[in-house]
Amino acid sequence: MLTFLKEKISTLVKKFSSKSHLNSDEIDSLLKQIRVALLDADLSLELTSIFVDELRLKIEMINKKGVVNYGKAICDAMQSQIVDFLSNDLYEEANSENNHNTLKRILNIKDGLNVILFLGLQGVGKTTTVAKLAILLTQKLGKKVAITSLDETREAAKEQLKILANGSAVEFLDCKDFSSVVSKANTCVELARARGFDIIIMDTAGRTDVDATLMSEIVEIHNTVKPSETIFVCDAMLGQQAPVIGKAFAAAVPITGIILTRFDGDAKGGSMLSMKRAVGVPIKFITSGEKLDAIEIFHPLRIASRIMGLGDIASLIEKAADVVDDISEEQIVEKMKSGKFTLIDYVKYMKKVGKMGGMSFMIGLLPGIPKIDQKQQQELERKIKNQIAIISSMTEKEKEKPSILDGKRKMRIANGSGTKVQDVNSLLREYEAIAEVLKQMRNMRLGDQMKIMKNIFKK
Ligand SMILES: Nc1nc2c(ncn2[C@@H]2O[C@H](COP(=O)(O)OP(=O)(O)OP(=O)(O)O)[C@@H](O)[C@H]2O)c(=O)[nH]1
Repeated sequence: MLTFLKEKISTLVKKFSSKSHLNSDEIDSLLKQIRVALLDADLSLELTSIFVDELRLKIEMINKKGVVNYGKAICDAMQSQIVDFLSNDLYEEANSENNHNTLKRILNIKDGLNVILFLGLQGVGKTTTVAKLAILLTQKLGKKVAITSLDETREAAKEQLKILANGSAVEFLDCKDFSSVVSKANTCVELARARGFDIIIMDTAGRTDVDATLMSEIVEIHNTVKPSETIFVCDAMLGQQAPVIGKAFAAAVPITGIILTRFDGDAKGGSMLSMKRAVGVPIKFITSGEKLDAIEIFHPLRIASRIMGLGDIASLIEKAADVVDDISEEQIVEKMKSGKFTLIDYVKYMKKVGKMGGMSFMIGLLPGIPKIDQKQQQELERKIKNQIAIISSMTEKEKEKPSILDGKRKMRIANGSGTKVQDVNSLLREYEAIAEVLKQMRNMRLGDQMKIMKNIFKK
């Protein structure tokens, strides 16, 4: 989803940040081009003007203060303006703590029963997202989570939730109360409390449009269950409609957060940029696919980095930790940072790449990598398959200590994997380059890690 914005914004900022100073005509020209890019990305005229005016103030401040590295200051101003549009205080620490604490904090999880109410229009991915979030909370926080449906108009919605919960640690609560939706909501909460659940996520009926019946039902449910979190689920593909619908829901009930779905689609980014300013609450999660693990915390700084073409190493490391199931998140981050990321870890990581949404998704997280076409992606995937075959043909000792690989061993490995000695050498070169970077990244701040990765992938 970020491709459109990334292509426009990163090119523009790169062009202007190479200057040693911008005079007022050049500032006007930069801002004019940013305005066009934002409007093209489906940001409303009003929000585009606010964005550009605030950015102008930031750039004028840089000119007034005078800075040593002017280009970097312009780049930082743009990044900070994007973050300002996406973020609030909630996220200030989100880049420096682990997902466990961030999750608890952004969903305001307390002891006792936490009630999370989901709202949104029909077909935006609400029901699937209820299940995704519930599974995430059981896996990451170890909480006892129940889900339930308050959609009395569609029996299928209940069945859908039941099926989604099946096979996970999440329980579908079937609350037998047929008097009214509001009474049923209350019965569900009481049942969840009596059964000792930590969290109940309640799905409400979606409608094709914001109508009075929908709103009054939601207001009544909200007043009855008094949720600790009221989440508005919105489809990123709705473009300029997204903030309009969000505002309508926020006028009826106090929304506390937004989940943006279909982040994997080709929406241009305007919906994402608008939500915080239009609805008054931040995006807390994004979903990027139909699979139940396709949900992640929305990190404004990381997203801004991706738009600026700086990549998102932190998300990449977290993804790697998520998919390498026999190594914990802490262990893999430690291995990467200490440079002890061996060929064994590398192959485990590569074998799971498919789970991460494929190579193109991974590459989107990496800094300085231009978008690749389908042919290049297939070529890359073929290369990774070869690399996995090569590593699988090594002995455990060779995987632990690749420096012992002499010509004879390399020939044996090439024959065993159906590749050539050049392929073995090329894998070792790449592995050594990555291991070196990871060693250098030790104790570095995220921004510096990104710079290093950027240089490596430029080579
Ligand atoms: N590509 C993609 N598809 C998604 C995503 N989230 C949900 N979907 C799909 O969107 C379709 C609709 O999802 P639902 O969860 O049924 O939507 P809903 O808002 O609950 O719809 P109603 O129950 O009709 O109100 C399903 O096919 C989902 O698998 C996403 O992030 N990306």
